[in-house]
Amino acid sequence: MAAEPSKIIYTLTDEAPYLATHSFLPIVRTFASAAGIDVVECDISVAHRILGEFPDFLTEAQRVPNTLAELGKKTLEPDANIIKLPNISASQNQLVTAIRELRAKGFMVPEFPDNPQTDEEKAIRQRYGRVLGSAVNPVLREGNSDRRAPRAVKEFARKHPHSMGEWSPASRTHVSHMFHGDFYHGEKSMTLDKARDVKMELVTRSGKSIVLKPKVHLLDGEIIDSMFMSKKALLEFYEQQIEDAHKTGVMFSLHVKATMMKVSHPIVFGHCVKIFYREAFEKHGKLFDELGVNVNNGMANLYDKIATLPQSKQDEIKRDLHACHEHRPELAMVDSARGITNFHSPNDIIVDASMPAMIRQGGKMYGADGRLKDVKAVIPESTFARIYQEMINFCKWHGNFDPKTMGTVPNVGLMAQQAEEYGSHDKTFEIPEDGVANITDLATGEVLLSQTVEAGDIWRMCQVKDAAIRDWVKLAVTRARNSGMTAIFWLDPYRPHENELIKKVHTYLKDHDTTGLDIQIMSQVRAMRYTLERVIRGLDTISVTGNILRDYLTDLFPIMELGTSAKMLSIVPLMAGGGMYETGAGGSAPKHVQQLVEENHLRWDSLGEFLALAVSLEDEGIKTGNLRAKVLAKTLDAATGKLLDNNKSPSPKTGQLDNRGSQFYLTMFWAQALAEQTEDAGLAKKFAPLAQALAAQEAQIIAELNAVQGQPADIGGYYYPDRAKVSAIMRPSATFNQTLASVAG
Ligand SMILES: NC(=O)C1=CN([C@@H]2O[C@H](COP(=O)(O)OP(=O)(O)OC[C@H]3O[C@@H](n4cnc5c(N)ncnc54)[C@H](OP(=O)(O)O)[C@@H]3O)[C@@H](O)[C@H]2O)C=CC1
Ligand SMILES: O=C(O)CCC(=O)C(=O)O
Ligand SMILES: [Mg+2]
Repeated sequence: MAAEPSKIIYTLTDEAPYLATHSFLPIVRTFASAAGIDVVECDISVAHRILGEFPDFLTEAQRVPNTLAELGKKTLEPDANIIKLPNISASQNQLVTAIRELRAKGFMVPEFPDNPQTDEEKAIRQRYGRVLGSAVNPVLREGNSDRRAPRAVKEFARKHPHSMGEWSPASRTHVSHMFHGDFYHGEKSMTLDKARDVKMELVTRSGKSIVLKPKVHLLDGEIIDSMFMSKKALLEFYEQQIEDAHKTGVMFSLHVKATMMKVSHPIVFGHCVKIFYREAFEKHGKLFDELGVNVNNGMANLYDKIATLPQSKQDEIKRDLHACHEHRPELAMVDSARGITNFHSPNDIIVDASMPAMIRQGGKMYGADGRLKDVKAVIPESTFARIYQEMINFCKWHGNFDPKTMGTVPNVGLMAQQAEEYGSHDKTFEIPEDGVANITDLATGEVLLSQTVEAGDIWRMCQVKDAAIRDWVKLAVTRARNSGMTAIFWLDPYRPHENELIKKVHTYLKDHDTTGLDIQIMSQVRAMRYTLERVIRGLDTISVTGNILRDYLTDLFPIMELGTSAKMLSIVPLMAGGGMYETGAGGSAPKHVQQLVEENHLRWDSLGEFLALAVSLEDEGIKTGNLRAKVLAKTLDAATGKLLDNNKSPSPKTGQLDNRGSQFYLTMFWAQALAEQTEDAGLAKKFAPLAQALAAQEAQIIAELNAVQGQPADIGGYYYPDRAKVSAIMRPSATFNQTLASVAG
């Protein structure tokens, strides 16, 4: 019998995972209720967050609570058990489109003020800032990150290897990054000797003080950094790289993380676009300013803004833009069929996913003619770009990785409490005037860190809390112990921030029994090389990294090993004692929605959800003594293993098994595993009829699920789809629905 009533919070997010949830939640509830577990929805989609931010613009009936803030509070409670699906970190373009959709549906939230002038517009802009970019994950990630490929998933990839593009030693593909003037080269860092309140202040050349951030509260033992990217150096760098690519005839691509680094990277992106189209911007700059064109949001913004001009003017601008291509290199495309380039919108080229996809394809990206070509991958910040070059060097020499034999690289990532760069948005500024940028103690006036900066430079302060570091070291030791794997801390002693971290790692490792463990510290490039030497020999190595490399490596290695990061187990042991279970390490796969809408086929793989749910149930069982939850967890794992063994994952091709069919098989295998287990006779009895019925109806259900494919599907919106329509689309088999419902009673 279920011991206590328990609750699992299941997030509703965006795009493909949102769609998949409509079919999966009824299944989850059917099983969880047998263990007395309530599965509670929590909507944190972009649309819902916009509505939650602007109750004052909505009618009483339209208002929704600020669910993200509530969920954030929940992560600080020891009984939190949250299943977190990937959500859109909206670029400005996406946010504006979502607002348009909501307004068209009668939710009169304010228009996005592009260029706020009045106090009212500035206040609205600031409120929208809370929805923009990576606004969910930093709020919920109150713990460090444990991401790994479960054994069954790794075994499956070994047995059924995904395709890998060929690497040639003659490949011209390479990474270009800055060698001076970027965040890496001017970084300063310190560990706080006591708790302090500080301000971020620019003292201009003329002696004027501009307070950019009036107060940041810092804790004792916290590490803070001050770093800046020089605009001059960045522009020179772009000019050289564009010229180099043109001269040497290699395709040009830019990779940033403008969604997560939502203040700095749109600026870094925009400068590249302006340099690339320099002559057109020189000629039409004044007009662009008048129109409010802001290519920090990509060329999509420019095309949107000029659409209001007379046709002849639009044609002239387009001609001038095209003329630039004559002396510029070919641009990598994100969608060559639709003519969408790398510069279209910064959310199309999110570095953690875009670089591995390129490396997996033998170091190639698509050109305008739809053909795969070698590429210059421009990643301005050198801090982490170098790891990709190291992997590229390795592939050129050793050839592509072999998923059949390669070792695995799980990650333990320092992520808690908005650690490092990913928590720096509210402390990142585009410098208005030349001067000195200081982090100053408010009580004593002592300048803790100081940088000489120029107008246009991007200056930021990063923080990482001592308790988060301590917890991260503990997690690393635990994972090394439980897995028996070598663990490498990827820390660069030449980088001031990481030098401070290294000291703490040495200190906190002493808190643990590390006898018999192989734990080492290496700079990133060496760590990459060392790990890859092991990978090709089939050896496994845990990467223990800061927040950015956590993000990069948990797409990079899974995409090589498994073909996708969607199949990762992604656990966030919350520091307050609860658990958050992320589903896979990838995003919300916008291309998948496009295919569903055009052809009613959803190729999204819910394996990440299956894996997360199993650990969530297990955790519930352990923490509350709910034995049935444990049985559900064990049988779900068995069902997931069987799903892989029987090759019942979704196919990318319309007409074949898709997400819905894969979820059907999971349900059948789970019910069968429950019927067969002997630990809990009540559960076996309850699920035996479901197991039998689904097996008997298999052919009919699959036929019903496949019959709908091939035609367009109307889900009634993109950011705010119609839930009834989505449910109908995602649950098209009446037979399956009825049989499932028969157990619920
Ligand atoms: N945890 C989070 O909340 C995260 C959110 N994001 C957000 O997700 C959005 C998209 O990001 P993007 O960089 O395009 O990366 P994605 O990981 O969403 O997509 C890249 C590709 O990975 C494959 N993929 C990802 N998940 C699955 C899955 N479950 N099943 C099958 N294939 C999958 C798809 O390849 P194919 O099309 O070839 O099948 C997809 O096109 C952005 O808005 C981003 O901000 C990104 C990362 C994490
Ligand atoms: O929050 C985001 O924008 C992306 C998160 C992400 O890519 C990750 O955690 O792997
Ligand atoms: Mg990522």
